[in-house]
Amino acid sequence: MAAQTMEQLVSLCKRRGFIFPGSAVYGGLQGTYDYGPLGVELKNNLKLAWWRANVWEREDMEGIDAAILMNKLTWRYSGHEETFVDPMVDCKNCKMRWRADQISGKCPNCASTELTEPRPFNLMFKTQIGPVPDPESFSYLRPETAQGIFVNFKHVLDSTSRKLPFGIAQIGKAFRNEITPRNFIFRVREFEQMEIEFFVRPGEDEAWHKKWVEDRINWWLSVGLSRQNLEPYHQKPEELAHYAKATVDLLYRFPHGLEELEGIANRTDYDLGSHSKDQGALGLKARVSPNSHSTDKLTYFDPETKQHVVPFVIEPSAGVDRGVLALLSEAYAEEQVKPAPAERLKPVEEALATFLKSVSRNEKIPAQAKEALLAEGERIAQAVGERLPSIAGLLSMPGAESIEVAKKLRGQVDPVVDEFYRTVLHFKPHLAPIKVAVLPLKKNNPEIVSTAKGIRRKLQSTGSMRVVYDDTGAIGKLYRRQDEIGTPFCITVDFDTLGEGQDTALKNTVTVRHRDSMAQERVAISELETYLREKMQSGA
Ligand SMILES: Nc1ncnc2c1ncn2[C@@H]1O[C@H](COP(=O)(O)OP(=O)(O)OP(=O)(O)O)[C@@H](O)[C@H]1O
Repeated sequence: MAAQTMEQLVSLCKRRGFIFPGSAVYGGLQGTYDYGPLGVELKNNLKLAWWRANVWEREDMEGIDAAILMNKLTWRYSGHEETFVDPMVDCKNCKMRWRADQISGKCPNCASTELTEPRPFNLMFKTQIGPVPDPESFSYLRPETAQGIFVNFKHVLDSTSRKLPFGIAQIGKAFRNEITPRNFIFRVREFEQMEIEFFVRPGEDEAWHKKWVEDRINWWLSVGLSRQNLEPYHQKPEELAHYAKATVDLLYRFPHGLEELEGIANRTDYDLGSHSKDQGALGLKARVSPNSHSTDKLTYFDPETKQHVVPFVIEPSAGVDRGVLALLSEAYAEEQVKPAPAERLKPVEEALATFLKSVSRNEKIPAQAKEALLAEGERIAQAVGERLPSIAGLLSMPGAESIEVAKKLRGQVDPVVDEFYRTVLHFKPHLAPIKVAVLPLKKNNPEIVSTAKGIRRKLQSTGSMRVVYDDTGAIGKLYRRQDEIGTPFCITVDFDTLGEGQDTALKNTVTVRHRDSMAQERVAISELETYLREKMQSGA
């Protein structure tokens, strides 16, 4: 099961500390989000998995980390100053601005069809460089990481003696002044990319492009996305960017629809050619603007043919934030631990109906928020038995806090959820923000507590996983909480561990509980590290 609605994810992310709206205490800043304690771990794990697979485990790749600020000439010759634009329209009625290619002739805010003609809007953020307000002293925040790789092509080649084919990988921030940021972290103004520029001999580009599409699909599967939610889309000739010979978009079935997660383009010799001097002598296949500023030829000397060539580029370019959203969505499940009897569900159904009635009558909730609340409420009401845990998300949506009966609904829901349901994130263990939670059965027993803390310290000292200690609730509640944040293993220290239980043979053993199956096993403390490492490697 995956997330059905974005609200489920937004609510969980805020509630448990994955992702928060940016600058919230000042009313927010549209198109920005902050990663919280668990979000930063998840994001780092995703980036590390990508770096491992694409840099460490390959023999044909190097990594770099280039500056975000670049000489503004980079953006002239890359083509971004001229062509990195989206078509923008204004609604003449409510004055909202939209991307013309994302709406169907009608303002999504007020439904007016009175729109201006589309006009180009450049998505780059301009910024002043240096203390003197001279009109020429500006540059842009990079809208992609790729250009930092192209301008370093010669540096990497000369410092590593690489032979074609080889690639350069980079992970870093990118900024786009999106006209309509939306869908949580799917379209934002500040985000991260994981990009590879893979340099090949002209003529070998098509085979490498095909190979990269397969590799990238396989990698997304290896981090847990399912094949039925991932669709390669071959761009039609009229859809291709001006520099691209072919592009395959990997689309993912996000809660809001099937949309781009990664693009894999065959960019020909456009990029290296564009940033080179003496372009006329290079035999370029791509059409580039004349470059009168570059100080170097970005070519490769082929030792076999004894000729200088401009390599073709295959570019797999993925969004980190869209990756995080896909992982969350794929991993999310609301599960019934045991069936809730009808007499326990009935009061919840009634409280939900009262809540929705109260929402629809409330005039203070803005129209859009009200519509979203009612839609989500109706979805839950259609099958309360299955969707009960979603009510927590419903109650944290904008507008819900102003409804008085919300408290009553929460009071009805919480005990039923605690007893019969769980929300769980089925992350692959290597992506889970926390790998192991060590829990004391009794937090007021000093020996149990010190044993549990000792186990945490020992496991943490291996340096290979994040391990936490948690004693802030009863054991059942602690298991649910760890399920909800995707912790694959919980370790419980109890009286048997101390040798004070009925079976003294269990001394120095602990209970290991598995998130997905909820199965429990008894494992010797001395074997925990090996046991967990093996389970983690096998993805269990
Ligand atoms: N505004 C954004 N917010 C989050 N991620 C983004 C954004 N723009 C691009 N990305 C990510 O960077 C990747 C490569 O960028 P690219 O320029 O190919 O995107 P794009 O085709 O402009 O995306 P879209 O058509 O959705 O605007 C995308 O596949 C996406 O994962």
